Amino acid sequence: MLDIKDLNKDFHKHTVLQHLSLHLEGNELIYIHGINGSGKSTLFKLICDILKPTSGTIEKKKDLQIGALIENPGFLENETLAYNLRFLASLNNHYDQQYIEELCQQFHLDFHSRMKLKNFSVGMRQKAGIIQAIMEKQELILLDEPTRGLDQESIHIFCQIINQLHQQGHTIMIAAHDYLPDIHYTHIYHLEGQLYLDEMD
Ligand SMILES: Nc1ncnc2c1ncn2[C@@H]1O[C@H](COP(=O)(O)OP(=O)(O)OP(=O)(O)O)[C@@H](O)[C@H]1O
Repeated sequence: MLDIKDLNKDFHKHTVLQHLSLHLEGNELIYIHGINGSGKSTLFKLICDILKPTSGTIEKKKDLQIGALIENPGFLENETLAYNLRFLASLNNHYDQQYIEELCQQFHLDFHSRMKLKNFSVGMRQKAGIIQAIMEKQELILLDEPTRGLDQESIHIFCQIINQLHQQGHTIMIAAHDYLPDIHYTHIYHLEGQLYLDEMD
């Protein structure tokens, strides 16, 4: 599904990723741990083609659908949640209102609310960001610090949704400082220039 070989990324003279390789077959649930500035967002942006590698290759399965939450997702601030989600999903012709309403319900977000996105709280905005990353049932889902701003109950719901998506065959990569023990990870990596695989029990 994804094959990253000898990836290097420099910003001017600052090297962030060095000789990074990663091979995904599909249906992995991966945790990437890295300190601030280790390059978690940079790696995800490279996978999504938002950034170009300095050298190395990223090969993806043909027509791979990728859903991503990276840093602050861009929304149409003067529009409602429903408008934003419909707009984003319609870009790929993947609008499934029933599934989106289900996700909103699970996260206690009112899909039909007339509130504009600019008035959402940090946690509400984060939930909207998670929903837009998974609502098209994308094969590969990249989530950068997904639980930022979420309360304990919402984190619990998030873990359930992720485990369920994994059971359904999706491949998910979560980059975060905090390890979430309720998520049934298949692989744990530390990011320090390269990805170092952690031995799991
Ligand atoms: N567009 C850019 N131009 C210059 N430097 C950049 C750029 N984007 C990222 N960097 C640098 O690359 C390094 C990695 O940044 P990145 O945002 O990928 O880290 P991160 O692991 O996601 O950090 P955090 O945990 O704080 O979110 C940082 O030193 C950052 O300053």
